[in-house]
Amino acid sequence: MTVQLKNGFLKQHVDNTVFTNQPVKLLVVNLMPNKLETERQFVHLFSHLSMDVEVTFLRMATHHSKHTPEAKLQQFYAVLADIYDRHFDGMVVTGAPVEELQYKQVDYWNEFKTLLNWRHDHVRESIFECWAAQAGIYADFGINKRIISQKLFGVYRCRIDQQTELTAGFDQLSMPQSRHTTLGHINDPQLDVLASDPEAGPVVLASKQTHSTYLSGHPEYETNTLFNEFNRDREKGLPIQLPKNYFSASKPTNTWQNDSIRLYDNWVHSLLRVRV
Ligand SMILES: CC(=O)SCCNC(=O)CCNC(=O)[C@H](O)C(C)(C)COP(=O)(O)OP(=O)(O)OC[C@H]1O[C@@H](n2cnc3c(N)ncnc32)[C@H](O)[C@@H]1OP(=O)(O)O
Ligand SMILES: N[C@@H](CCO)C(=O)O
Repeated sequence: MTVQLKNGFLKQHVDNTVFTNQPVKLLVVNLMPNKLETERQFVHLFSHLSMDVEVTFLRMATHHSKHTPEAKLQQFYAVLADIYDRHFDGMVVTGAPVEELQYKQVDYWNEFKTLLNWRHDHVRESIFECWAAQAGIYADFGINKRIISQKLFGVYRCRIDQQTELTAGFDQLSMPQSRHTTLGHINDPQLDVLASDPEAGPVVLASKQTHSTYLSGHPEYETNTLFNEFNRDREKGLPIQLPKNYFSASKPTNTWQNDSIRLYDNWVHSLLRVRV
């Protein structure tokens, strides 16, 4: 369906057609350094959903980017102060390459916690991905992440642990993972593990109390994203192994896109139920 961008670097390239019916209003908090690529991935994913979507992109005001000129960020992105009095059907918070830092070392950590408090009165449902999922679980439940000896890197096909509105239609669920940290066993009655994998751990978690879903991976990743990250890390001399369950006939193969579309489609439909 249609994706209308209210801002973001991509807005200048995407025709903003008029909607046929009321769109789902999403706030996408882009923590990734490769902001344009990340925008493109989410817009591509949202364009496959069965609902019209209106997207507002947000950045962290307290983070000063090394790789993106501040003037461009100010021109194309909103900060929390700009949208503080607005309301959204959903909020998506992207991953960030900072999982090996302690939360207090992340320069926007206090602003991140402010955002989480703000969401309770301004957002119906939220999705947190990768680092943001671990950070959200830590802020919401006090459950900390732990560093793993080798980067969890590849496509993991998870079992469904709980059938809910979000996991409807899934027998298993594939999701790209790219992280140096993980969550251990979850034992909080307010936090449900909906899908998991023996190696990746909890992959889809949800809480009715926080109106939030926490995804340990990156459903939005394009076919070549993991391969690009592999080549980047190898060129930087970082310890990295080829992504698991990712190549077919020596080519990157996208086995997760349909699952990602179904997962996010289930989520946006749940926003409408909450809206009425
Ligand atoms: C097994 C163990 O005990 S861990 C041992 C090895 N691991 C570590 O030492 C962890 C600490 N280091 C790291 O994680 C990484 O070096 C980082 C993330 C700190 C820096 O990453 P680098 O690849 O050097 O690149 P760089 O410094 O340009 O940061 C890349 C992006 O990471 C994010 N980032 C980096 N540092 C921070 C920070 N302190 N706060 C918030 N975001 C940050 C930003 O998005 C940044 O890009 P941007 O400024 O354009 O938005
Ligand atoms: N893990 C990603 C960052 C966001 O998870 C990377 O290696 O760039």
